[in-house]
Amino acid sequence: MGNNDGIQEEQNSEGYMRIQDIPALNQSHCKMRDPQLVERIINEFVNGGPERMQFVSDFDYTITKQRTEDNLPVLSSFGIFHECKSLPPYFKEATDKLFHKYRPIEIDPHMPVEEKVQYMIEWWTQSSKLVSGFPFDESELDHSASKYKRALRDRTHELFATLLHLQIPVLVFSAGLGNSVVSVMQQAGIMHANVKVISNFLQYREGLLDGFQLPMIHTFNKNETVLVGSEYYDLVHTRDHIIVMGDSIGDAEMANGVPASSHILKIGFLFDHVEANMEKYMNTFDIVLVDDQTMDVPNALLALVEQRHQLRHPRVANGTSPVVLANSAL
Ligand SMILES: C[n+]1cn([C@@H]2O[C@H](COP(=O)(O)OP(=O)(O)O)[C@@H](O)[C@H]2O)c2nc(N)[nH]c(=O)c21
Ligand SMILES: [Mg+2]
Repeated sequence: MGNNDGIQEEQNSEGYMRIQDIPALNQSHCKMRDPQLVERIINEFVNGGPERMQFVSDFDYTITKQRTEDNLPVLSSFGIFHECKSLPPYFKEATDKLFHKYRPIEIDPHMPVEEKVQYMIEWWTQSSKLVSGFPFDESELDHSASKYKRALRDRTHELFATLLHLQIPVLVFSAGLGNSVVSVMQQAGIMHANVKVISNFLQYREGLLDGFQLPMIHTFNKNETVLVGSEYYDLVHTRDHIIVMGDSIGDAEMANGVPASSHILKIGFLFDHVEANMEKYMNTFDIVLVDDQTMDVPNALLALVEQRHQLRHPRVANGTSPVVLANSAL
């Protein structure tokens, strides 16, 4: 009987997954425009296995929380840098001035994106110039970042551990400051070997800051087109099952540049002005999570992929998976 039971269990689990059988997707704050489409994509991901998957996530307010239990503010990656005490006195005022000029353009609902791009290049270029000509000790940034590792969404460690275990490449995209992103992730213990951060990193010349390294990552080129020709692109371009996570409408575009035949599941975290934004988020993301400060939904989806994977590739005696994927390019 024991053996037959096992076969029965395997046949059931090889069957079609229903949304109603996935508790995380049945929570009242979990909204879907087209649940049947989500169901189909999940089944494709589960059947395709981890070898076909890649994970793409925004950093600020996606990996970090939008709201913490103690209501302490969560700084953005630029904000973490701006907290550093050794920045010159003119710095804060000058960056604030740029923010007040360009931020309204970035979020202007009427201006076409092509027009905005020029302004964004101007903004990031001027910001890069301000980050030039003075010494900077990155341990100061680490100190500032250490306060924000507590601000990761609940169960972020589990998410990154599963992604590592399944050898799914993870791309963390940020149009902010990469040094802050990496510092927070390292200090939180989630900067694993399968994680790549694409962002703006500080550059130095003769011991002084010299702006951001190229290519510049701004709001409207924050997508996989910037990867073309890179080692990371070679690693992921055949991985056509993609989970994308973000908190801003533009984050849904992060997988632009992947082959058109790819299947993409977009998860959006909505917190600010829920009612006013709901329609736009529902039209943009496949799953909208309203004031959800956890990684429970992506964890639930990966658990399904992992379960099926384990049935197909039972662990060998020493507990390691027999499937080894090369990820040295990460
Ligand atoms: C050049 N620049 C851009 N930003 C903002 O930083 C954001 C970083 O972009 P993101 O990483 O896509 O952002 P998100 O996760 O916070 O949505 C952009 O959307 C800009 O509004 C900036 N913010 C600050 N504080 N200082 C800057 O110099 C600066
Ligand atoms: Mg964000």
